[in-house]
Amino acid sequence: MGVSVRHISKSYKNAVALHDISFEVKPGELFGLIGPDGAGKTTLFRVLTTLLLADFGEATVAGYDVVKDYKNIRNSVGYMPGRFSLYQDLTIEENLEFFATIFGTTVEENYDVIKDIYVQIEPFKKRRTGKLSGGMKQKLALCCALIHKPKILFLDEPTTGVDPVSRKEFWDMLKRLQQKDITILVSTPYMDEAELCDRIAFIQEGKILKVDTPEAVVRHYPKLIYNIRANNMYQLIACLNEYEFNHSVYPFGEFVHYTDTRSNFNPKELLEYLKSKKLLDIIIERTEPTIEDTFMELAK
Ligand SMILES: Nc1ncnc2c1ncn2[C@@H]1O[C@H](COP(=O)(O)OP(=O)(O)OP(=O)(O)O)[C@@H](O)[C@H]1O
Repeated sequence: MGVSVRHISKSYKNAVALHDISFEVKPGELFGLIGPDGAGKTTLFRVLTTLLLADFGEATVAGYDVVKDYKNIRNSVGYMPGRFSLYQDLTIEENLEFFATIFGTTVEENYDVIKDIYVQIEPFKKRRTGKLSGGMKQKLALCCALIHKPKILFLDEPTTGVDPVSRKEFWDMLKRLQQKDITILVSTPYMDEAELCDRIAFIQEGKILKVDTPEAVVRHYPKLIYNIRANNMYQLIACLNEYEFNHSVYPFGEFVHYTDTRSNFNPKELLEYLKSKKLLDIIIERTEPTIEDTFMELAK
């Protein structure tokens, strides 16, 4: 009961949102779609949840075709859209009952699916949704997306704008849902969340750049990366960009990440170059690639 996407393309009037996208999600997987704003994540989720028709290509969700079997898909999937989906004037309890009713079920019938999450917001069940914190809204939206016991769950940027502690809790919840045999597709612009997925697809400008496990993505990084720091980081970046052998240069936390075009790169040469540019307190040290480095390399 996975997802299969074959050569899907979709354009709006002025923009190609998806360009020949193909990938598979295996049953029971926690699959991450990782990419910046405007990459096409929402458009893809809308195609897969049958809210939008693709221009070309085919896709199946839980074995159903997104065009021919759209009614079956709507009953089999849960969708938590990025922009807020709940009714702000209804209470927690009323929102949940509303979503249960439109799927022809009751909160009691499927309570086991949402219990772990719902108990965390239940003390506030009489509170209007508009008055809840971001983390609480997110938990309620997840409960509403799960209340009809879907086989596949689509979560579009569920942690955007949520504090780090709530983000961590949210990912713990997803891991527990996965154990209930729910296949999960989650999109995020946060590279650190990619590590928590079984497999990830990088998406940029409507194209899939790579699909693999987070470990393999990092293992296949083709270059040696250096952390570089100096007294003036702005000047440092400008000098590195001017350096004739630079392959990539970008800020990364308190450092700049640098890769060189040469296979026999000697950091001492770069050190001398940076000193000649009057930079002080220069540190150049090897570091291990991260998922973000891989994305930067593929997106180049
Ligand atoms: N209804 C629309 N009409 C015209 N262009 C659109 C429409 N929806 C999205 N686009 C464009 O299609 C491209 C992909 O947008 P999409 O929302 O799918 O990306 P995204 O990765 O979900 O990003 P975001 O997080 O910003 O929503 C963007 O260039 C966007 O401007």
